[in-house]
Amino acid sequence: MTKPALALVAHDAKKDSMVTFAVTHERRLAQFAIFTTGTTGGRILDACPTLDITRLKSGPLGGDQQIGAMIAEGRIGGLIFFIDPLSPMPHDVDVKALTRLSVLYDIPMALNHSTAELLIGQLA
Ligand SMILES: O=C(CO)COP(=O)(O)O
Repeated sequence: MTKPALALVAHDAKKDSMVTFAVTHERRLAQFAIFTTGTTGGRILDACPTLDITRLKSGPLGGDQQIGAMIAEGRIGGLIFFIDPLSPMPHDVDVKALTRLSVLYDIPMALNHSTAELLIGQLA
């Protein structure tokens, strides 16, 4: 049986928080085919090497766009994206596009840690 697909993304200031989330929910996350942006996936894999993680490009190099395209194709069932609301980003438009597509295609989306805690219990 194919596993449902879940996207995990975190901005630099939120990567420690994402690693904590992944370690805490490692058993739940093992039920998913996980797609991440490049650096986020590397950090999660360092902490949870057995998870099924496909790393796409780094966010500023198009990784958010790749995940957005997968959402548009119906290939991603949920997005957990720990956004840094305090730092300017060169790829801010990509971040906006990704969250817009998640709304457009009505996939479950968590943009901070506390919402992700609620969501993972429902998705897994
Ligand atoms: O910038 C990002 C999301 O917008 C995340 O990209 P990285 O995981 O490659 O740092």
